[in-house]
Amino acid sequence: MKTLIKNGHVIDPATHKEGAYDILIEGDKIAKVEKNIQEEADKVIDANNAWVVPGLIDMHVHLREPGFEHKETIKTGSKSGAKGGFTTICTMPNTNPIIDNEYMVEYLNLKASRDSAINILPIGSVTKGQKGEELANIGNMAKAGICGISEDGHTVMNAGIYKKAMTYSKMFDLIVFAHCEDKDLVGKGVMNAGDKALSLGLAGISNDVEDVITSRDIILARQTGTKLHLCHISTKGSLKLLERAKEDKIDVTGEVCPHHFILTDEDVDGFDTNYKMNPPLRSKVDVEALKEGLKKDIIDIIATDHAPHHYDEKNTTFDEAPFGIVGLETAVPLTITALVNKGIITPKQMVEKMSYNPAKRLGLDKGSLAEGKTADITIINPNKKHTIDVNTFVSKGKNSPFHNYEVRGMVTHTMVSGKVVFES
Ligand SMILES: NC(=O)N[C@@H](CC(=O)O)C(=O)O
Ligand SMILES: [Zn+2]
Repeated sequence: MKTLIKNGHVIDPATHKEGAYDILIEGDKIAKVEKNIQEEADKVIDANNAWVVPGLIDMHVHLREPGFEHKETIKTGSKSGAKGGFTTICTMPNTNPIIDNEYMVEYLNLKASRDSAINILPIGSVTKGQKGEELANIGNMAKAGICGISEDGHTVMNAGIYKKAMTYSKMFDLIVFAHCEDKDLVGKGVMNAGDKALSLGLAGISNDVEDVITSRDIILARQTGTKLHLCHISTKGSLKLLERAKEDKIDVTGEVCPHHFILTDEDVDGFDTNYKMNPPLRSKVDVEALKEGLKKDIIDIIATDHAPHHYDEKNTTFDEAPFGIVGLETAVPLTITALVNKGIITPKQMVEKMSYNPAKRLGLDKGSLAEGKTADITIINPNKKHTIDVNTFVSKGKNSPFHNYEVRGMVTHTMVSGKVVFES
């Protein structure tokens, strides 16, 4: 099987190619990247006016299977990923049961091989049942193929246990995905602490809730030498800590989610629980700092923290609703609209943060359009104007604050191992 992608604008940070190239795919591999390829192919894709980029990689996704299939399954979540342009996603272990042993990892891998057209890399939990008390079977999970460990949704408050987990993670060359939230400081907070929370009569989550644990985790990463990845950074303080850690040559990377670089706590509508997520939407000062961090490449990665919840669960008071919003199908248009089109990052930086850097961080032979590489490719029409409509999502989750948002940029094709898995 030969597929030819014609007339596209290739953006490939790995090979420093940026410009008009055709790509020939033979079987599951990229065979040629050249100007004006004149070769017969079984399928020709016209990528005129579109970006052709290495398949996008999302390092932070919740798929909810097993245990919460009414929110999302591997099937619906992976379809949502494909529609959003993602060819690889890392999935968080806060399912039921929790992914805390090798048998659960094997179950996920088997289910993914049956139900998913995109690559799924499971993340194991740090402690058994994410209870923060006893270490999970990290070594056995590593052998079963996890890409890292995370207590996402919680923080392991016992620094002794966490340090031990980091030591193991270093031994097995895993990444520690850190959800930084001090359990004692957060109290009953449901949105950013500030004037808006006061006016809505809602309990606040202050920046120190995040910054205290970010700083602890960086100190422990320096001690243990583990690869630390800071999930969903939302504060200026965490950004500064990340910058300083990089200057100190500590092995740390950081991700930011689109909602955290677009919305502020001023946007929170107290009657709309789609504005409730963890970490919360922060102040304008924080959002400006995050944008600056993205521009200066202090922040390496854009991830979605796709966290689907059922309508009935979200359809309650702001206090009672679960934290989380979906993101797989909106990440590309939101990033183009809010960052690229505003001149904050270049298209190349976008590809770095959504493909090349995640691949590098995960140690994957992906994130590149070099000849001979596996043909994981995303095609994006950056100019396509549209209005986000949650009813068009293939994800089971419709919980997004971006419903009715005017955006530009649409994924037209997603290809995994040479096979088109999504086409608009
Ligand atoms: N991000 C969220 O708001 N929710 C996540 C868990 C988490 O990361 O806190 C979820 O699993 O729903
Ligand atoms: Zn989290």
